[in-house]
Amino acid sequence: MTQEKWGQLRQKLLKTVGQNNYSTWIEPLEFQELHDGVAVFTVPTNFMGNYVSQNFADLILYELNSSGESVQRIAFRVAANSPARPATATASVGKRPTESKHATPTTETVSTDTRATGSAFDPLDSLQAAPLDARFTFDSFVVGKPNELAHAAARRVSEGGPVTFNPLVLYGGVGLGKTHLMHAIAWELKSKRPDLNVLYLSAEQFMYRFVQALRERRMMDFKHLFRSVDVLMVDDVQFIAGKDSTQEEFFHTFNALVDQNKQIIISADRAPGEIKDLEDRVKSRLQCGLVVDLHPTDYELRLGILQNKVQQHKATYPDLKIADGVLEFLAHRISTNVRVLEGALTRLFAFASLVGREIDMDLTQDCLADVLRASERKITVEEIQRKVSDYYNIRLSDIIGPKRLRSYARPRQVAMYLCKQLTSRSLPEIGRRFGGRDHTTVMHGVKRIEELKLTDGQIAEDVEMLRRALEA
Ligand SMILES: Nc1ncnc2c1ncn2[C@@H]1O[C@H](COP(=O)(O)OP(=O)(O)OP(=O)(O)O)[C@@H](O)[C@H]1O
Repeated sequence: MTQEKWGQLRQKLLKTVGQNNYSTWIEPLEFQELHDGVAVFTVPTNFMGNYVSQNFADLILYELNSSGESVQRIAFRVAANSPARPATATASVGKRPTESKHATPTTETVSTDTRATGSAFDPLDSLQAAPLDARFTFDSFVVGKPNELAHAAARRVSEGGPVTFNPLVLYGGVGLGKTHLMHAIAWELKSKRPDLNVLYLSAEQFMYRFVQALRERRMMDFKHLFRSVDVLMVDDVQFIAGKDSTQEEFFHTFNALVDQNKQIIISADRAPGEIKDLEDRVKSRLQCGLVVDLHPTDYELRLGILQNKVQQHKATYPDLKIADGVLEFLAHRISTNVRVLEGALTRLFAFASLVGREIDMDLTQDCLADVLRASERKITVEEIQRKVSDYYNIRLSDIIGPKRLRSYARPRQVAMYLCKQLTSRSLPEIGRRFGGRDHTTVMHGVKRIEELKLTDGQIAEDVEMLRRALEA
């Protein structure tokens, strides 16, 4: 393979893995040679070799073969001018994180130092778990009303006792802590039940391994390996929707493990029944156990998370000073997701340390102007009406118009309820925008939906889905 061809393949990889992953993990790979079916790349550090083997090796292999090269394996060597010794990379989940005072993000990988020439890391030789993030433990997970059930279920499963609900499905919107909880379960199980073979991986990694096994005609190995785990954790299962063969294999793996009474833990960005293009049989299997929702954060939870992060940061930087009201302001203003909230805080810490100042309101407004502007987006009554009519597949004019048929009246009430919840409009104002209705009609509609949310699961689900879509 020529360097030019590798250059083209990298562009393909960029599209699949996204800019961030590309710049961090793919761009620094230097193609060295392709010899006897082994493609050799040099990497700046051993850590990087480990990480790329675990997370992207299957994908790279797939792209190489799809482009007409015949590659069985990929090997990573640390570049000769690097301070590290040459090594091929292999990786597995490490030990439980020791309490580090440094809040540096780390993923634990263990590298073997097999001096390298042609020997390569082969993801099918053993069960390679994705690395666990040392920060994602139960200790660092802040519990509030929106996530208390998910947290309790995760805690129960992490005890490693008899399997009571199988699978446990954690679902919720972006950045609400699903991955955090999955890693926390894995860490806890590893410490409490080291005898158990715990495998955590993303649905994407499951697919790449499956594709690789197919290509190498090693399906028996694949099946054997996946069926030998005691606890299988698959993150972001929605990824396999629409990928028929992967779903089928996932389905069989799932059944085999459940038959053996092995625990399965799944996460998804929405309820299993709502995942488009996921086969019905997979949906119904996922719904067999305990399905719990991580709700969008509320003000108290956001504040708790911020306070927790500040406390952690202060352990390393005791001089950090934050003026009263800053955390409250952030918790109030940044309600999109926890990742954005954390990012804002990290930026503040960095900025404050660079300029050597206390973090006060002025500094916060200066430093986070773009984040604050982005989260300023206000939801309008019109937007709600449009989303609701799309969702229920009715015309916008029927939401606003006079028709009293149940098929229009209920969506209309849902829309009124959402307007009350998500905008600052008063009841008379909302009434006016719903075809000049009286404020008592709006009040009745809002009350009716509040009642139905408690008794009718479908309505509760509809409202939740709509709210998420509007807040996204
Ligand atoms: N309750 C919480 N307490 C502490 N940190 C939290 C909490 N919820 C989320 N976080 C933090 O927010 C960030 C995003 O969380 P995580 O990656 O688990 O989200 P996710 O639900 O898996 O999102 P995605 O669907 O995008 O994968 C992480 O850094 C995580 O530690």
